[in-house]
Amino acid sequence: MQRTVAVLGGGVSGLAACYYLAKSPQAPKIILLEGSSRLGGWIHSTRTEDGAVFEHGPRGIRSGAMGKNTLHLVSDLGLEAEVLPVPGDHPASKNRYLYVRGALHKLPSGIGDILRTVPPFTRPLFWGVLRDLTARRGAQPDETIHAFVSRRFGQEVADIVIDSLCRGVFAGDCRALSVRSCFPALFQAEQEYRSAILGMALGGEKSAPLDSPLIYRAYAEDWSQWSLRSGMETLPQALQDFLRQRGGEIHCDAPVRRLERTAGGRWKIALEDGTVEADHVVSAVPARALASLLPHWAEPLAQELRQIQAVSVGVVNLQYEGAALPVTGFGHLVPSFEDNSVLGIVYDSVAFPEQDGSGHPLTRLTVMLGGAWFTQSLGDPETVSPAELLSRAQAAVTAHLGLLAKPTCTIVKVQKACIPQYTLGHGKRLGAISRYLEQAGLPLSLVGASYEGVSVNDCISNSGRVVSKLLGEAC
Ligand SMILES: Cc1cc2nc3c(=O)[nH]c(=O)nc-3n(C[C@H](O)[C@H](O)[C@H](O)COP(=O)(O)OP(=O)(O)OC[C@H]3O[C@@H](n4cnc5c(N)ncnc54)[C@H](O)[C@@H]3O)c2cc1C
Ligand SMILES: C=Cc1c2[nH]c(c1C)Cc1[nH]c(c(CCC(=O)O)c1C)Cc1[nH]c(c(C)c1CCC(=O)O)Cc1[nH]c(c(C)c1C=C)C2
Repeated sequence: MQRTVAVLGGGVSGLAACYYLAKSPQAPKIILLEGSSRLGGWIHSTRTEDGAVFEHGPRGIRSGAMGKNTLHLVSDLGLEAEVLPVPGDHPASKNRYLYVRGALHKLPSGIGDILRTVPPFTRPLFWGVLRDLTARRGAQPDETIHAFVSRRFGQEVADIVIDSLCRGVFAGDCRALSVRSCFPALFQAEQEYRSAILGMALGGEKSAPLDSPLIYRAYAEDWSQWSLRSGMETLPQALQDFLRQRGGEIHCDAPVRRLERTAGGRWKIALEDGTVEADHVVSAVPARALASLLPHWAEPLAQELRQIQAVSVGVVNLQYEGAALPVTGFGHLVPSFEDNSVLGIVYDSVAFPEQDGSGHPLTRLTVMLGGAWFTQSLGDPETVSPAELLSRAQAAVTAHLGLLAKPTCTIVKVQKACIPQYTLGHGKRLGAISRYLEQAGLPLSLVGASYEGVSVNDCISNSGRVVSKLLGEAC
């Protein structure tokens, strides 16, 4: 009899798991259970009547070796014509800024910027490079990102560059996040080559085979990132269409309430209005959500899952008449010592002007607020007023970019618990989780941003890896 796999959660991880299951020659029966009324999870785009696109989650997917899987999937779904690339020589690829001590500073890029003292730094970054090349290998099994970078490159690099970078990827605090889990390539580079710079240069990302015209183009044009013309949400929509065509069952508004085992060793999945049985469950819901679904006898597993927490981000989309930014680039980040409530501002119109809509010049910006500092700087994410977030965002745009005009369109979202935090000990937690699953022989696989990478690329490639393992072993 055909086996049944239930996938819990219809964000990009759950949808990608369904895609890989459906592609397999031994495809099982697939049931996707999504708690909300729409698929895509944090991938969420608004398309206005005049053609502008506003992203409330990811807006660009990184190209390069890690992104190869995603481009492959995009080609397979027939979305090539939708891709909006950002080539390597584009200002949005070359220019990123920091807002420090009341001014914007371009992040150093060429060798000249490293040899000279460039603000906001008090001495040439070359000293940091020299320190990394000569420092001893660390002996700790894990370390915070801040401690690792201070030790290898000096405190100024950690306080300004790395503090900002962690806010711009994890919306998190580099003094709490684990280097081993957040930047495994950096951690490995030190272990293998003693120097993080040498290791990244010599070990680096392996160049991927150019096995589709889209991947070939991405390499030839040196894309830094790409988006989709009508917004990133086109991707989950195409995955949903693909799954339907392959006969997968999709249930929205179907929050899973409880997981139990039947006497025959199957899963009994309790929904609000009934139950579903499956031979295997792929969980693509956040770790804490899964913890609340598990049977009482799986408490040791639930305890580990509960420790993987996530932070909230206020995402404020703003549109202005005219094109009046003082600098051109991807956007700017704000280190926590400058203003912990504003994480950074993305200049969406620079990277993707095609999404501005209407014929006349416009500027679209996204201000990101809060993250690990949400409660202390903005209050409870459950009760914070959208008007307060809008006012903070507009004040930041005026102070940082000098825009005084009133925005012509605004959208405010409070994205609650949206980015998981891989804090110190995350790797140990993952070890305990996989040992439990193995020893208990549970037909349960875990995918999603809670575990091994928060980017869309990571989510898709981890779903592919987990599904291959599952089909190879069990289904
Ligand atoms: C503001 C923001 C900006 C980002 N920017 C980028 C970027 O530029 N580039 C990039 O690569 N990544 C970016 N990311 C990260 C990336 O978008 C996410 O990590 C990724 O989309 C997570 O996907 P997921 O499927 O693992 O989880 P989710 O999207 O959280 O999906 C989980 C799904 O499970 C459902 N669910 C929860 N509980 C239940 C239940 N009990 N029963 C059934 N369903 C349930 C939820 O409704 C949800 O649909 C960004 C994220 C955010 C929030
Ligand atoms: C200001 C807050 C945020 C901005 N983007 C995100 C937050 C929290 C979320 C985010 N951004 C990226 C990823 C994926 C990581 C990946 O490995 O692909 C996520 C989850 C991409 C990214 N954004 C910045 C960097 C350095 C990266 C890593 C990949 C890359 O090098 O492109 C910097 C950055 N993010 C934001 C701004 C304003 C900014 C820099 C100017 C917004």
